[in-house]
Amino acid sequence: MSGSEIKRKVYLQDKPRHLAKEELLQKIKLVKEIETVPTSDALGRVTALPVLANLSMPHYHASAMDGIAVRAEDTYEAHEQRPLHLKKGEDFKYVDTGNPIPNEFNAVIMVEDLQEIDEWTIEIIAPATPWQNIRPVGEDVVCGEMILPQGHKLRPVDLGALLAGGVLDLPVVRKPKVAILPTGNELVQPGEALKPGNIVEFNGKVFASFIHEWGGEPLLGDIVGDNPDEISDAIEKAAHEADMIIINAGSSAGSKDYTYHVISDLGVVYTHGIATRPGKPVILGEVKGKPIIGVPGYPVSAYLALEWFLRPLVCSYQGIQEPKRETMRVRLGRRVVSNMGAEDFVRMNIGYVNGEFIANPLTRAAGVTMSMVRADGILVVGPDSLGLEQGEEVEIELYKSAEDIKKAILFTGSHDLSIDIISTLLKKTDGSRQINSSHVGSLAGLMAIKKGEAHVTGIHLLDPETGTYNLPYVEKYLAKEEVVVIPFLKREQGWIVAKGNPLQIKTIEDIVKMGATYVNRQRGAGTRILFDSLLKMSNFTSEHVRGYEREMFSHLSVAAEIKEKQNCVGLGVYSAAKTMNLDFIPVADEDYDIVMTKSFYDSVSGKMLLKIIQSDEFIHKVEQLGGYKVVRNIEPIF
Ligand SMILES: Nc1nc2c(c(=O)[nH]1)N[C@H]1C(S)=C(S)[C@@H](COP(=O)(O)OP(=O)(O)OC[C@H]3O[C@@H](n4cnc5c(N)ncnc54)[C@H](O)[C@@H]3O)O[C@H]1N2
Ligand code: MOO
Repeated sequence: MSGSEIKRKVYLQDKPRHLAKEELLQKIKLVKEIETVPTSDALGRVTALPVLANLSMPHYHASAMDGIAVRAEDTYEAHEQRPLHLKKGEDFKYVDTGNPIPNEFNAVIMVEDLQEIDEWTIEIIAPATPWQNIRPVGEDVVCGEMILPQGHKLRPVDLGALLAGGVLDLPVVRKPKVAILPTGNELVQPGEALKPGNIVEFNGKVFASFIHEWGGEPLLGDIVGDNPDEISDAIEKAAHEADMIIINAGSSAGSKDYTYHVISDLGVVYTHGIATRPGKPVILGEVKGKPIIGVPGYPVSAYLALEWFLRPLVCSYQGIQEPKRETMRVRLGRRVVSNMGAEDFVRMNIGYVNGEFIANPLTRAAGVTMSMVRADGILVVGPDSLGLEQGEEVEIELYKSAEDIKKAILFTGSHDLSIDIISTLLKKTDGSRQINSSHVGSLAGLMAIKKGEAHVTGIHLLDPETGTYNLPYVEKYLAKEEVVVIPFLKREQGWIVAKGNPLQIKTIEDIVKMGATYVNRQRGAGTRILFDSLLKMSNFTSEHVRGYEREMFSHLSVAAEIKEKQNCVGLGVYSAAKTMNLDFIPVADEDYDIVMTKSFYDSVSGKMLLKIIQSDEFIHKVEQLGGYKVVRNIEPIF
């Protein structure tokens, strides 16, 4: 079979996710194997049979305290008014915690309750009861008793009980082997030199790590080329070696998406396409009795699909329940739109602002891995919903602990490299606190404070009328809010251009005359407002500026775009130009200030943040970036 003979299948099913999963679990007959492993290596493994104790623990009557072993009957007369004397060797013997109790005795009196009269005599003033302070044989584990049932995932404490009960090795379920086949001509291994069009193969490592975490044994294979014969060979080999197979990418409708055809040639496809966004082009099938899951290439879709379909198989093989995540009820800070007929999985940020948990959607793009890194949880919007309104209460599955979420500082506003430095120093000061920053621009940052979605924002907004920065905007947009403005940085803005400034750009006139492509910022960004006011002062309008319509969301993404293309220019901070090894022509000095809610200003985190931005370490690190002057001895403006 060659690639050209393969027909393109351009329609996918819309099967409900739960039906697809139930069908898969029901069709596939997993053949479990058992192996014996040393108890000391068995952490995280699942018992394949009930495990019985080989020994009793303790296996002799043991003293539970330091003191003397006595016959309880000999002590009944002892009383405060009638102290009783006991003779060493005859009436008692000294014992320490854990010592065997000599046969003739049946109780232990603690050393604290004894009065030593001489080397041979002690006095007691209270009787002992039979078996007091003695750990009888089998107090912990009795020989022959079941220590653990079948299907139990072993924890550190379980290993202790097993070893105490004389179990040195035990039968566990063999870890299900999961073959991972990354496919795609464009893939290269991490670390290899990248040509345009190359994609670093990282999904495989993520899958392997998930499989490991769920108790399976990942077998991460080499990259398989986009060629049906190669894919077919790789799947056959995997079906021979592994219990389950994951094949990544090529699941959709592209000209090189062969996965569906190859699986249906080698075995059977149960599902191609589920009613979810993202994750739709999943393939579920069977080859030579082994389940095979074709997961979409986009990382977010892939990780979700793995959790929906592989994890149940791995758990079912081991005979354990699928773990469930904690959930939290939160209020939506923004509207979440959704498609009828499909479940939407929306990655969410959650913040604890002004005494309540507020959640906001992160990007919906399935190729943005950082959204999974940043997400605090995931919101599932059902197939019958057209979306959820701002302010609605919803339940979110958590990726992080509620405690961590509560302690996170939400920084929403204009991006500045100094925020990353604050982040690092904050972690160093208190490992439990962190900054969750989202770069939305200055105006959107002020709005986030107003809507109670953020604790802190960073802004640099020039008021063209007064020629001053920031305060006029705070007064206009946050007039009714209790906020504190912290004068923070003076920073240099300038033209970011290719090395050597090939178009010799110094002014807007040069940009227009040389026909350079301008890399713009999003509406509401301080840099955009600065550019627009420069534009107004020149005799040009936005129509004269090529590229004006396209928007970037940070200084660094502007610089990254210019790095790619010689004829581009953007406005941004010096440090971004320096990071990307580009040239920089200064245009203006601006004030980048911090605005925070009064309640955050008064909080422990707020005080910590203020201390950090006044520290010598912080000031030194920021000024080293170049183009910055940190304001010293801050006077907050209320
Ligand atoms: N005409 C249509 N086009 C697409 C559809 C559709 O229904 N009709 N579905 C879209 C959806 S939704 C998804 S998801 C993707 C799935 O694409 P494939 O599974 O065919 O994957 P590729 O196109 O080969 O790769 C897509 C993308 O994924 C990343 N990738 C792939 N492999 C890896 C890897 N091993 N490590 C890291 N990243 C990987 C990479 O960015 C690829 O560009 O199709 C849409 N198109
Ligand atoms: O599965 Mo695709 O992920 O909807 O982007």
